Amino acid sequence: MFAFARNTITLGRSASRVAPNVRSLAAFQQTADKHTLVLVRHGESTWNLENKFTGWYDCPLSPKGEEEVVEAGRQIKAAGIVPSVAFTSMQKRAIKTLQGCLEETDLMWLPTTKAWELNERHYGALQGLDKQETVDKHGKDQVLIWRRSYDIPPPTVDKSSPHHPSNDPRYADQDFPEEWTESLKTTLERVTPYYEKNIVPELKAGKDVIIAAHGNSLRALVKHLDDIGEDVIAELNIPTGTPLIYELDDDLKPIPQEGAIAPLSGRYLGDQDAIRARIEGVKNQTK
Ligand SMILES: O=C(O)[C@@H](CO)OP(=O)(O)O
Repeated sequence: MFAFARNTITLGRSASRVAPNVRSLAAFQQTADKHTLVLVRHGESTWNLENKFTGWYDCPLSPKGEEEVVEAGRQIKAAGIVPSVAFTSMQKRAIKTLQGCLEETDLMWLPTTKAWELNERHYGALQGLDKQETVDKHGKDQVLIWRRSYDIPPPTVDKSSPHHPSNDPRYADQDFPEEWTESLKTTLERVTPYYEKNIVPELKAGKDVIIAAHGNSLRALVKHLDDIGEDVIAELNIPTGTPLIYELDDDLKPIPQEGAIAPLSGRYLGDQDAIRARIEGVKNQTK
């Protein structure tokens, strides 16, 4: 089943609020009602460009990343999507990405929440290392396990490391273990409860939501939304600066979208060949 046209859905929502004599029509349309969730991985960052493990390091967008986020905003606007509430991480590459999208859609005023739970996965002792040099030193297979296994985290950092969050004032209100790193599993264990507690109520209230976040925090979120298995999620890479549109039914289950790239049921906006090439590019950072 594919999504209904957007204006049909809008009619459905208002119809369900009006007269009892259109209740049967409203009941039908209620089943087609949907909630739009826009996910955007940040545009290319300077450390993506330098091919370094980034995690919670707060690097900016590269010049190409700045262009990607403007284009992402234009695509959201061209698709007729008008989010009414926004979420992002505590990291400037995602914050700037959100701002770029909101600027292009003339929605800079949108209520926005920044949450560390939407941060990139912390890459432990790999943060700051060149990805290809790490392959040369530890082997491709080991690095792939650190990058894409579900529950095997990279080596930890302790509080003596500048990469430990206890040394960053933006996390002063949080307690992190002495030895810190994250796998996709532990990333999911903070992304999913945050989504359920803070974002689901907005969707249920009828608001369309935009989230600008990161490759691995979004992998965790789509794993949850699409119920993707641990083996399959290992193969999933999310391209930079490319809006990924989920339409959710009234139970907030994804409605499969035409043109979606499996295993996702959301669809990417933009040139599909270019998007597939970008996905390959993320995969090939550690050849
Ligand atoms: O370095 C990182 O933080 C992430 C995203 O850029 O990399 P990877 O795709 O290797 O998980």
